[in-house]
Amino acid sequence: MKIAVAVNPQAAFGSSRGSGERVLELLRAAGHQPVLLRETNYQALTASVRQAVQQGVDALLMVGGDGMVHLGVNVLASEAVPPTPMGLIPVGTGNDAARSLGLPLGDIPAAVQRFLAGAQQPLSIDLGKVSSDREEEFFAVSFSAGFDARVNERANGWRWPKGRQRYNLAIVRELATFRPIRYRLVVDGVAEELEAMLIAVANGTSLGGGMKITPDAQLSDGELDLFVVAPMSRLRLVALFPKVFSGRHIGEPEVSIRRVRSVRIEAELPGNQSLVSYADGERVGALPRQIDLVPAALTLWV
Ligand SMILES: Nc1ncnc2c1ncn2[C@@H]1O[C@H](COP(=O)(O)OP(=O)(O)OP(=O)(O)O)[C@@H](O)[C@H]1O
Repeated sequence: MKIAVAVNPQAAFGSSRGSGERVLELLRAAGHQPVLLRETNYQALTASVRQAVQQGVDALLMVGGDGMVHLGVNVLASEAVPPTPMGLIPVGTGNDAARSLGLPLGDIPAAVQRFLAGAQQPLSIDLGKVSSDREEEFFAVSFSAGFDARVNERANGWRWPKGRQRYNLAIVRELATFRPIRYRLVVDGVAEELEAMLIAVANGTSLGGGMKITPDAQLSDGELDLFVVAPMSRLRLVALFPKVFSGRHIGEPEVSIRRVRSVRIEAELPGNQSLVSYADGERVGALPRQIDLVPAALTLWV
């Protein structure tokens, strides 16, 4: 098979350099024809992935984290390219797409095996579509706007520390000043207003590297999970937070999850401030945004 292999040398803060070559070796050893796609930045890589898919490949294999999944999804969800299955070798920091799919982390040969076996049993997954007045994009795992998006925003502005520690520190910093946010939602056509710490629309099970916000979500169930955390004290948030890694936050009175197909999210902040949103860990931009389910939008080899 002819396989386009898109590599992010900066995934996991550069610690996964060399993963691309390893994947190519393993694919060649299995008798396939991999084509390496590697560029100096995300935009250039997007263009080169689009071109490769337009010219025709049997599959697109992303080597990186959730940002790379996001790139692949946004190229493949376009009607301008031929339908092409996608695979994933998870070598990122958070790897929430891989976690949602139960892919092996930190084991490149096992992940390549899963990809090749997936060709025999393709999996069709839903995507979320995020739209504003001016643009639209797709997500595979999650969209969020609230506490966690603010944490991402902080962490992305720092050069140090690297890895998981950067996010942990950003959580502590954000916690010091964070106030509940007033949101206006339209959920499956019904308007509501509420205060919350965080709102996420999830297709997968986790965000932020294994925080299992919606542990029962499935990528292919024809639904999105609307996750809302109601206002609470800092102390209570600190007590509740560790539970999200095991999914034990479910059932706590401040946590609600609803199965939905469309949500419009708008936030009211003091002054002229706007609330930034993130999709698959990548910055999307300020609210308001409309999120719609796109059922069975992508085929995966996983
Ligand atoms: N040469 C490059 N090719 C692709 N992406 C790049 C490149 N250099 C920097 N990046 C940045 O890497 C980010 C995506 O990284 P990726 O998701 O693959 O790894 P990660 O961030 O370590 O993992 P995760 O998203 O799972 O936490 C994008 O925000 C992108 O801008």
